[in-house]
Amino acid sequence: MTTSAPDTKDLRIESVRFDHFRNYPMFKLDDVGPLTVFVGRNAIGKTNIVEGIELLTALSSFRNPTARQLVQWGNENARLQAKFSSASRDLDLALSIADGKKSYTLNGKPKKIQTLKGLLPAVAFTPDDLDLVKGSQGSKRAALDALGSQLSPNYYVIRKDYEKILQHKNRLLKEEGSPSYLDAVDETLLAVGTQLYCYRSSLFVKLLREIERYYREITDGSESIQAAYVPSWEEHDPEKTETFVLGKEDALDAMRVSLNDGREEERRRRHAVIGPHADRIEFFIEGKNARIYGSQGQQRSIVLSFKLAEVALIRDMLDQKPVLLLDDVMSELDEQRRNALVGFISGDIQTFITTTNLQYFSEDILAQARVIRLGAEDERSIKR
Ligand SMILES: Nc1ncnc2c1ncn2[C@@H]1O[C@H](COP(=O)(O)OP(=O)(O)OP(=O)(O)O)[C@@H](O)[C@H]1O
Repeated sequence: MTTSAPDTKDLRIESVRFDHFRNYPMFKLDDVGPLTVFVGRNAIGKTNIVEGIELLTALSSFRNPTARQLVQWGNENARLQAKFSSASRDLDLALSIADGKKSYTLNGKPKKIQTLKGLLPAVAFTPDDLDLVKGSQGSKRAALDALGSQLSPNYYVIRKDYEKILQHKNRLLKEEGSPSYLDAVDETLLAVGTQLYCYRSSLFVKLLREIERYYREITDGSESIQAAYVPSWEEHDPEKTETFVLGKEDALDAMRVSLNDGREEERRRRHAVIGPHADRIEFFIEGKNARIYGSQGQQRSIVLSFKLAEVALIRDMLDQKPVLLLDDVMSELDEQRRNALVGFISGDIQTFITTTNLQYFSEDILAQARVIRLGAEDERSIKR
């Protein structure tokens, strides 16, 4: 008789504690359940809680702060800590911020961030994400890279390496460095850049399959979504839905040709124009570019589908459910989209929500939630 393997992966947050983090001298939350709603007025510290939990799960912050910005003003150090547990293990993850540097420990032992990526991942959904479709290409690439970095430590390392090489190249271009040295830097950029392109474009294809599924659900099958991933070396026609997914060798060749052809232009413009930092992503509804033609509602449905797809992909690829962090997005969604999100929350994904107003939540949801009133005189949690 075979016995099923112990459930080692299904980690959940048991507790969190922040010391001297953002506006909190100390913040503590124990016995964390499946759904926690933080309610409070503007600037009370709701987003800071979401950010703190994201730093302990995704191991990054959607605000992209420096380490020093995370430390409470007037203090030198901050510490964030979480206890995670599953049926078979208990883990203690801590983030210390000192001298402008972040360092993580797991069960008291120092760990490199790449060894912790994907341990207990997170999907954060904030009002800034609502501009994803019509926002900058950079924010779309960043959203994919943040997801990829949680799914694979290699993705995380390659992206970091690429950033460093790109910065170096841009510095050389600005200072009009020697052409032979620039050529040498281009060789490294080519190797690492091709890898990043391959990781990102194949992640995009997988994510798109899930996005299509959720978009159909949200729109009751009345509309279909398409997308385009266009590498920097291809002509970008915003009216075309073509996605370029090349193997490593082909991508390497294409990028090499493009770097050679673009060398003069890069020197003239004094910054790097070829590489995955310049790849473009577009979404389409019924074949029409949603950035250009989509209504606000359609654009928001795409973003919502994107976020739900992230959750699904993490769950499938890592066999670990992510934590869902919803920062003040309920007020930004209309009823149909709010209901789609709520349907998802009622599932088995551990979720944290912030809001200024509980009226955006149905009695049903509130009945399942632990509601924490921030800044109330008797700061208490109410179990309904
Ligand atoms: N390093 C820091 N030290 C102390 N306070 C900080 C620090 N960083 C940010 N804050 C303060 O934290 C407060 C709360 O910010 P937060 O973004 O969490 O508010 P919020 O409750 O989400 O507000 P809103 O509903 O308006 O989005 C702000 O007043 C901000 O000035």
